[in-house]
Amino acid sequence: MSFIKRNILGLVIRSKNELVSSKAFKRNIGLFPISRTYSTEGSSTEASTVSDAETVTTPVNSRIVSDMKSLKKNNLISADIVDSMIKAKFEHLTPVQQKSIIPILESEKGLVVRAKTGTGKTLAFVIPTLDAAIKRQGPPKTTSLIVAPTRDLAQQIVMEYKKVIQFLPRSLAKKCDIGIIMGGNSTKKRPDPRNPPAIIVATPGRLADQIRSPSVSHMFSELEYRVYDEADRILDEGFRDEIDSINDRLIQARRHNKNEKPFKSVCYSATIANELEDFAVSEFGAEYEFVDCVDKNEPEAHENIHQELVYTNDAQQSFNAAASYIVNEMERKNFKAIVFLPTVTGCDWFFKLLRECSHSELYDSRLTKKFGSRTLRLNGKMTQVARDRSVREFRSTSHGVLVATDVAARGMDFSDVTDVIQIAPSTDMADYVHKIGRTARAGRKGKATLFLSKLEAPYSKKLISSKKINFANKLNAEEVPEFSKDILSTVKLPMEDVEEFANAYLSFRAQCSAIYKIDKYASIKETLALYRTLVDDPEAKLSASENFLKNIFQLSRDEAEPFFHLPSGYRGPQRKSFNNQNKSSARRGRFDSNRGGNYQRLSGGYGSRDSYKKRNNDDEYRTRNYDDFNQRDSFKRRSNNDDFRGSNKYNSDRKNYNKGTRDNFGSRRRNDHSDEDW
Ligand SMILES: Nc1ncnc2c1ncn2[C@@H]1O[C@H](COP(=O)(O)OP(=O)(O)OP(=O)(O)O)[C@@H](O)[C@H]1O
Repeated sequence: MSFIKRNILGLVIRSKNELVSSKAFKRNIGLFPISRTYSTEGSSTEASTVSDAETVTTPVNSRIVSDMKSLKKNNLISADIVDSMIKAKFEHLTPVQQKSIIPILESEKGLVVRAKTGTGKTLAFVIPTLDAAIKRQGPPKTTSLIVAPTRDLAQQIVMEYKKVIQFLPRSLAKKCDIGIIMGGNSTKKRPDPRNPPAIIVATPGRLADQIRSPSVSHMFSELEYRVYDEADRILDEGFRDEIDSINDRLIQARRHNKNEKPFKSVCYSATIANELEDFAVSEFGAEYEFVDCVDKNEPEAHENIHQELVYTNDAQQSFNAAASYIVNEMERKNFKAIVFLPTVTGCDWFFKLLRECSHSELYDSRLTKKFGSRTLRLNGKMTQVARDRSVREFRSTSHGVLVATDVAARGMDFSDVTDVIQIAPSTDMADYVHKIGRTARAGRKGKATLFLSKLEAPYSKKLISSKKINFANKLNAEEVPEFSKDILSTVKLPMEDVEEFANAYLSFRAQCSAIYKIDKYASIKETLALYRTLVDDPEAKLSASENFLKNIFQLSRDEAEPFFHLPSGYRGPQRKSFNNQNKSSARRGRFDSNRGGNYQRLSGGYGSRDSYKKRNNDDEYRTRNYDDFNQRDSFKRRSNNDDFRGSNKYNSDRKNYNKGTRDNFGSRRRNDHSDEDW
């Protein structure tokens, strides 16, 4: 990956030695193996401790701390913090904590840290930022700003801080006040600029909004740490404008206070994308440090996850097989699973389907019936209160299913999740790694199952080639009895749920077709077959707006007729023949001249980019929401609601859509994007 090559001036620590054998793991008490090779007292010759000596230009041993107590011994971190960590049962440091805490404390440059999911990246920044809060002299000021992509993750980070703060002496705990800036939070809960909290955890959209106020930006005039958690998500195109405006305000605030000391910037993620590299170079300069806890030859996905791929004949069989699998697994007492679905309405529909299953006479075991009440959902369209309730309940159960959209893909830490189930591709391949990372956390093992229709096979091929994903098993749904219950035909949901889901799913498939070069007509056919089963009508047709048919699928009247109820007077795009491949340049021309129209398309044909952005200002996490491609009215209705705005990942969709569509048209073939982006 170019990222690694371009950072040879920075600190590159590879992880071979950190991946302690299972024998060594057993020797260590506690959740995580402690690397004995790295020691602050050890020799300073790094060659034996680093797998790729060529890339190391900075001695590393002196910058690795072996355990919690040695943090205290060397007076690196306040003894009170270390004692509190131990009382909070964080008795040992995980490898990413061992490797990144000293660089964070000492580095003058920016720092990028990559470590696998569930390996303790949060505490790696909690420790030094708490230390800064405690050591600060003078009137209260915000010393650390943590930015996370979702509200749920922001709240979880606050909880992780509190786990440690609760054991601090009261006088010090007072200095570690934590504020939160995010959508869905009442005004009362916002930090008071007259008495700024030492640490602020924020989501980008709401922070960008609030920091425009001089009183809010003034809180950051003595900032010491700016941390981006899930940095590659935060720095992708979807959040870029917000992040740029936050950066400007932070820098202005410091200047205003004539504060010459720059704040430190730390970026954490389990996956690294090009945007992160560009950002790091532009913000920190070419010599920023890269603490890499993933060997360059190994996949970013955690090795404790047993990954399976299930191929189905079509979308209908994917949903059926997944539901059937879940219903069977419900019999297992400790089964705790997260099921990821594309689109908010998809999440709602599948959630209701599973709940109905547990009431159905087909499944009469006591465990299965009980499971109905433990089937939860999490998506960006729910109210904050409902979201919090789902997170709380899923956290406390040892047996249950959480049906979620991408909003739960990153950072969320639920203990003892045994299974992650994904139906259909993710539009961003890095999300696959994060989603499966909701299991096998903190040294545990877990299983991830991906259900794909054969048509979606290009996605799994990309995962294997670009993300080095290693599926332990590739199964054919038809050959596995566990996947064979015909749930979609048995359990029926109200028409409106099905309609909404089918519309959104169609939009999602359109996007996947563009990104992974999946045949879009076959894709429509699959969606139609699914829809017909759900509504129990072999003649049923899908509904779509003219804009959708014409601009997204580019269907002529004849092509659209078998699948859709056509809008009256629909004539299709103006071209001679859709199938004439030689006309690609003509199509490209039309696409280019029509570029502004993409924004309209993706927002459901509703308004220009600017007005869309304005409406979308409150975004805390624009989860991919394909639900509104062709529903102007419902968009209007829901855009008045904070939670809906908070659920749209509009810019990223736009980017993916544009990239994919350009690719379909044969132009701009991924020149400026590595495979990682796909
Ligand atoms: N030193 C430690 N000792 C014991 N448990 C720890 C330690 N550090 C972290 N943990 C626990 O490990 C779990 C995973 O940590 P965390 O959520 O920080 O992972 P992460 O690397 O940020 O994962 P992701 O990439 O998914 O965001 C949490 O429950 C956390 O409390």
